Amino acid sequence: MGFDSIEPYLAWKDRGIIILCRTSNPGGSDLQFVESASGEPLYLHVASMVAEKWNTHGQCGLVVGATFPEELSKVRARVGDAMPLLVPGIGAQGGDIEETVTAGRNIAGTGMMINSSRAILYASSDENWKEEAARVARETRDQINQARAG
Ligand SMILES: O=c1ccn([C@@H]2O[C@H](COP(=O)(O)O)[C@@H](O)[C@H]2O)c(=O)[nH]1
Repeated sequence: MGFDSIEPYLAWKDRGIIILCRTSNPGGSDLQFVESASGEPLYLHVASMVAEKWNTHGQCGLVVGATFPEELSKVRARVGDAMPLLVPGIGAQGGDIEETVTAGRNIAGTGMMINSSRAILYASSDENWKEEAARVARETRDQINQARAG
């Protein structure tokens, strides 16, 4: 929605905001691949604008879907190592954890909040649902850390 919609939140210097950049759903391409005035796709224009103009106090992060590792890699290259990326799309949406980590990590091997919801919440509909949710959550965490180490 533009800068005026995030500016009020930036007044809290100890808080952050996360802006949609390249969403994980296929239909996101309808908008985010549209060519911007600079000739590049809108999602990269958003990444540049946030990194260069809006992030003056290091309060901004971007949503970039795990289902698009190529774009994730381009966004990381564009915004540098310091900006956190919120990355939905592994688990139920089928994004590959290793590709996601390789594409989106920063130089320190960090810089991403990789989200998985349904794959954990609905790991089981039996009586053991709590244990299964915990098992899948740990398994997901371990797969992410294994990919970071690789
Ligand atoms: O690009 C986006 C932005 C937000 N979401 C949200 O993340 C979770 C993902 O849930 P899963 O069950 O792991 O698919 C969900 O709340 C989405 O609304 C996203 O998926 N993609």
